[in-house]
Amino acid sequence: MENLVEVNDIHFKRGDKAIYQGVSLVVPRGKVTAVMGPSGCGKTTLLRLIGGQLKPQQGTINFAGMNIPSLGRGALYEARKRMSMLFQSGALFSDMTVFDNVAFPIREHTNLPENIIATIVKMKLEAVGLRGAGSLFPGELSGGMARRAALARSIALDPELIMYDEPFAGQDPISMGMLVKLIKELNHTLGLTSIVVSHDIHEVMSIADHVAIMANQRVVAQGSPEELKASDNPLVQQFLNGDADGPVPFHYGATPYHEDLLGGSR
Ligand SMILES: Nc1ncnc2c1ncn2[C@@H]1O[C@H](COP(=O)(O)OP(=O)(O)OP(=O)(O)O)[C@@H](O)[C@H]1O
Repeated sequence: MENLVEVNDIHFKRGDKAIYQGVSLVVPRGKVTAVMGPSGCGKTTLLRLIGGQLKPQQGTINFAGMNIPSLGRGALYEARKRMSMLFQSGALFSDMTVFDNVAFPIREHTNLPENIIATIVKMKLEAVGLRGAGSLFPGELSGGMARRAALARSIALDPELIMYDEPFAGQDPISMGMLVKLIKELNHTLGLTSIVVSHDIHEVMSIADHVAIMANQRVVAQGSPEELKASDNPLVQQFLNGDADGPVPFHYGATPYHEDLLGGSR
């Protein structure tokens, strides 16, 4: 199968508020897919739907031939072992060394002997350039190193899919450049499929093979970075060029201003 994930016509509400009204997108296998869009459009929600932490009211989410929303608990648990999610806050356990942080999921989910675990941990740390930092505690790491250590932990069990939520947020340009390169390299050397949610348009466009742009409760465009740059969709252009004015309004939906001011309600 060409796509590892296929999201088809998802409708999702929180209370009365429609977050998605027909979201569809594909995540090609072996590639880096970027998901971008204005703040609050539902990018993190998408990752949680794919991971099965949230359930849509309508639509299908196909992951490796399984429809995630219809899986029972046991099957979902098995499917989740094949995915990994790296949140911005992807906190390391502060009372454990970097080595033990990376070993943690392996010890939890397998019965492998310690010498094999040590080999796997060293390989994962080597992959993120931190093999020399195994004995350090998270408090002794820079922000960029901590994120790389969290990345090593998230690939400890060799997932097929890795989902990054804002992996570059709060990083200085050097560390950001390193993470960008690392995400791309890991995807190719480990044969992963990656989804990267990010506001850092230039960074993410530089490593993405496939890009989906969300707005107005939908995916408004998807394709290669070149295809999107050439798109004549004004929403796509507003977003890629960072224009304040365009089809995405600056104001969050509200009652008319004069009514609000004169009406006296809060
Ligand atoms: N736990 C929650 N309960 C109710 N509404 C929520 C909850 N979490 C998120 N939302 C709403 O769902 C919408 C999508 O949120 P989400 O975090 O997915 O957006 P996002 O695109 O990732 O935003 P950002 O880029 O700012 O991180 C927002 O309108 C948000 O207010």
